[in-house]
Amino acid sequence: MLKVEGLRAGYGRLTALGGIDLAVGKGEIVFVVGPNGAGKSTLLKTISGLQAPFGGTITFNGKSIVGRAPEQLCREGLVLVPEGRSIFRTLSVEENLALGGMGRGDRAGVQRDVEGVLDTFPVLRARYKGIAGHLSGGEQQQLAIARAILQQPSLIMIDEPSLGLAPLIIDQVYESLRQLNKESGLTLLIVEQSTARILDLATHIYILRNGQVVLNARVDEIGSDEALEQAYFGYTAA
Ligand SMILES: Nc1ncnc2c1ncn2[C@@H]1O[C@H](COP(=O)(O)OP(=O)(O)OP(=O)(O)O)[C@@H](O)[C@H]1O
Repeated sequence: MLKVEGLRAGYGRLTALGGIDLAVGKGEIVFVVGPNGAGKSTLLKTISGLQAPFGGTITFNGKSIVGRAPEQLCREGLVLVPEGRSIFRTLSVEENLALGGMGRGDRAGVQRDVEGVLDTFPVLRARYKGIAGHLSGGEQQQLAIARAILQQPSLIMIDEPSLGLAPLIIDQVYESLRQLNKESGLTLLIVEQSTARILDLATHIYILRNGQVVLNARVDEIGSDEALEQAYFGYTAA
């Protein structure tokens, strides 16, 4: 579905991605994990058209998408939930969700999908008329994902969904993502700093370090949290 080959990107003279190969198949849940500054956000920003690459190719459903505007990619089903959640804090949950469905002609379809995301994220139903800025961090993260779902993505990219959340809340967010994948066949590309809790959800994991892929493996090839941690920190067991 999504294929990235030899992707190089950065800022001025700084190379943040030094030639990345990555593939996401339909229905997969792919995680890209790596420490601060590894290039994870740059990767998502470049794929989603927010930033021009230095070189390499990006294809989505077989077509090159380099140079496409983010809103165009969004219409084609490739949607980014950026780091920091980017919800409209002064608007209500209802209004934030309505903005997610804006641009779609089918009002009945939007209403049906709003009901769908409220089923997936019950906490948003409880806070539907409330101001988004008053939600907790976990609730805001769920709202950001719900709003993205209303844009009818076939592939959704999420930058650090667990950032700043308590472990129990991370479990809830991950469970919702699992449900969306299972029930709607939504394909997911998720970026995280930590490897904690991802083995249960992921189908494929990439580890990024200093702008390079240092591990590219299916979850069944990795096996355990310990093996994943060893690969992440770059050492092998004695
Ligand atoms: N706007 C920018 N201008 C200049 N350099 C940047 C900019 N954004 C990121 N960088 C640099 O690019 C490199 C990769 O950053 P990036 O944000 O992609 O990493 P990351 O893995 O997402 O880290 P984090 O988890 O901190 O977001 C780092 O060296 C960072 O300092």
